[in-house]
Amino acid sequence: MPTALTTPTLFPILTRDALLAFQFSSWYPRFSSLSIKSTIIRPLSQEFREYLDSDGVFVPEGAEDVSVAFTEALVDPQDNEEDEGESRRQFAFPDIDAKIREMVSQYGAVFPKLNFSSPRDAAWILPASSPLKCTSPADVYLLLKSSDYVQHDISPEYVFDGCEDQSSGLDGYDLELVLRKWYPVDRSRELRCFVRQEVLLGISQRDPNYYDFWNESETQSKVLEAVKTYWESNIKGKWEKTGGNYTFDFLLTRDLSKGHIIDFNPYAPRTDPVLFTYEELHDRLLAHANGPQDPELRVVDSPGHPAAIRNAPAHQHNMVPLEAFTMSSGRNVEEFADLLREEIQKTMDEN
Ligand SMILES: Nc1ncnc2c1ncn2[C@@H]1O[C@H](COP(=O)(O)OP(=O)(O)OP(=O)(O)O)[C@@H](O)[C@H]1O
Repeated sequence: MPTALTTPTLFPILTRDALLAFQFSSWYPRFSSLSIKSTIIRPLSQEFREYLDSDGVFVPEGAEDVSVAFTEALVDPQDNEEDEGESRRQFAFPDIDAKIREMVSQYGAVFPKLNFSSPRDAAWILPASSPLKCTSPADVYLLLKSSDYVQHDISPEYVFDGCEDQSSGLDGYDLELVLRKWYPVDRSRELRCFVRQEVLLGISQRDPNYYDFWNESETQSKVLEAVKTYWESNIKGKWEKTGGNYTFDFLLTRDLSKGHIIDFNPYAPRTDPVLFTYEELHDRLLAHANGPQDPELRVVDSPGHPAAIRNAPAHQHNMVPLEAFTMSSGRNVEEFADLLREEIQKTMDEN
């Protein structure tokens, strides 16, 4: 008997299995030739999880060879012991240190992330010219420890948030550390693309800043065509586990004719719809039912676009590190971050 056609809901149902399909280790083997070279360390031990979960920003023993950019921001373990009046639990991960060193020597530098998230909220720790570029185990550990986003990947409340069945805690979930080859990514060429029921609905500029080139109609048609063609030949039909519901992040080549996959994320509220709202994407899906439509490309179309304005403080934030490091001497990361926030606030007040 044919099933009755029902109007799709705003979001597809997210099962635990569907969510796990977006872990790096689940999708990368299938798409590795289309994405950035990466190595996965998995499963990480319970001790590593406890290290990430522990208070304070510090590196495990044996991983102290910190790159210059971090030196000033490091917590002195002695200071902290005195402050807290008790000794901190010691951790050591020699095998992980060795793997990080091996990948740094193979790739030149690494970009770290866990199953789903990168520590991009901690990018301010490193010079803005090379965000999240790690050249030592200590760089990797300090970024992971300084990031709230990474904490989401170890939190039982967050990992399966929004899934149909949240009763089984973190069962069936193994923590992983991903080391990707670091590239000087040009953020202006990054896109986030939204696919629902295997229909490419929308393509959004990912960086919220205004760029002239995005507002040329020739560029827009070229990019629309390039993304559609790429998606149809390389991605479409390969997400059956999620019912064809997903988003993909795409980095265009310099000539805007092709690109590389950066990441996949669930088509779910936890994934930032960037310049769309999920309601707008849903309307496009409903319209598609009346006849195929081309995806819509959205870009920041003026310097006064709300996305560009919203981004301004964060952007200023990203520009401070080098001067800020000179004033960080003798402070731990939290004190340093507080100081930095005060400086940013002052700059914003002055402007
Ligand atoms: N290998 C890399 N080298 C340098 N920069 C990178 C690399 N991979 C990603 N980036 C930059 O970091 C940003 C975040 O990367 P990614 O999407 O993997 O992290 P995420 O935490 O999953 O982000 P989101 O939650 O928005 O999906 C990218 O938009 C890109 O600018």
